[in-house]
Amino acid sequence: MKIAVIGAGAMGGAVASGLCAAGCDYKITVSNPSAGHLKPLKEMGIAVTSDNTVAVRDADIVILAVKPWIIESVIAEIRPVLDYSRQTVAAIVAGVPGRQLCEWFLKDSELPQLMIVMPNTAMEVGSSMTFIVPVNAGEASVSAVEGIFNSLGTSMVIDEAHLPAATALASCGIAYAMRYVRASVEGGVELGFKASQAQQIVLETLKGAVALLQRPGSHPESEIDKVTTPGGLTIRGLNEMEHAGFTSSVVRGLKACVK
Ligand SMILES: NC(=O)C1=CN([C@@H]2O[C@H](COP(=O)(O)OP(=O)(O)OC[C@H]3O[C@@H](n4cnc5c(N)ncnc54)[C@H](O)[C@@H]3O)[C@@H](O)[C@H]2O)C=CC1
Ligand SMILES: O=C(O)[C@@H]1CCC=N1
Repeated sequence: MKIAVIGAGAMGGAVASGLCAAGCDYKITVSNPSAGHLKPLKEMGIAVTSDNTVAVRDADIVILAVKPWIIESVIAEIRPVLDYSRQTVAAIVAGVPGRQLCEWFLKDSELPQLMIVMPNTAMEVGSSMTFIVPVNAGEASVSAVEGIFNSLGTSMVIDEAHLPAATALASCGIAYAMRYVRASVEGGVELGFKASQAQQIVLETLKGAVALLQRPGSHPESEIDKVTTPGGLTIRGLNEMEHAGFTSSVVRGLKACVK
C-alpha cells in the first residue's frame, strides 16, 4: 500500500519514521516545502519531495499533517490531482470540523473517502492513542487507516461529537502527563534526589500504576485505598494535593482545552 504524508513536522514526521521503525510494508512518500524536516526521513530510506502533488499522485492513502491554518490551501493544491474513486484522505488536524473539510474537498459533487485522525506525539515510539473519525468513509478505508495507526500504537474509531474530548484527553493529554512528571521530579529534587534519579523513580512508579490499572476490573480509587494506611503518610500527601486543587485543576484544564 502506498502512503503520502503531507507535512513532515511533529505529526507527519512521526507517522513516517514510526511506520519505518516498525518495519511496516508501506511505500511512503513525504512532502514538505523545506528540506530540513525531510533530511532525517530521507536518511531512513523514505521517499521525499517538496511537491505535494507529486507525493499524492500514486498514493492509496493521503495523510495530511499540516497546521490548521494551512490545510485549506494544501487541499486546494492537491484536489485537482486526487482520484476520489480510489484514494483515501486522513486529515490530522485539530479544530477543523468534518463539514468544513468536505466543503474544501468537494469536486464535481464528489468527495474522497475522508476521515479525521487525531494521534499524539507518542507515535514516535509506537505508543500513540489515536482517534479516527469517519467523515465520509466506508468500512474498507477506515480499516486501512486503522491498520496504519495500530502500527503506531492503539486506535479507536469515534464519532465527531467526541473528538474535542478525545483530543483533550490524549493528544493534548500527553503534555498534561509530562507536566505531572515534571512536577513530581521537581518535588523529588527538593526532597534530595538528583533530577535524573527522581525522573527514573517517577517513570518506574508510573509504569507500575499503569500496569496495575490495566488489569481487568481495576479502578484507581481501589488502588489508592491499598496505599493509604489510616492515619499514614500517603493520605496526608493526597489531601494536601487536593487542598491545592489537584483534581479540580486537571478537570478545569481539560474543559478549557475543549472550549
Ligand atoms: N503536535 C501534536 O501533538 C498534534 C498535532 N495535531 C495536528 O497535526 C497537524 C500538524 O501539526 P504538527 O505536526 O504539530 O505541526 P508542525 O508545524 O510540526 O508540522 C507541520 C509541517 O507542515 C509543513 N508545511 C507547511 N506548509 C506546508 C505545505 N504547504 N505543504 C506541505 N507541508 C507544509 C511544515 O514545514 C511542517 O514541517 C495540525 O493540524 C495539528 O492540529 C493533532 C494531534 C496532535
Ligand atoms: O495544541 C494543539 O492545538 C495540537 C492539537 C492537539 C495537540 N496539539
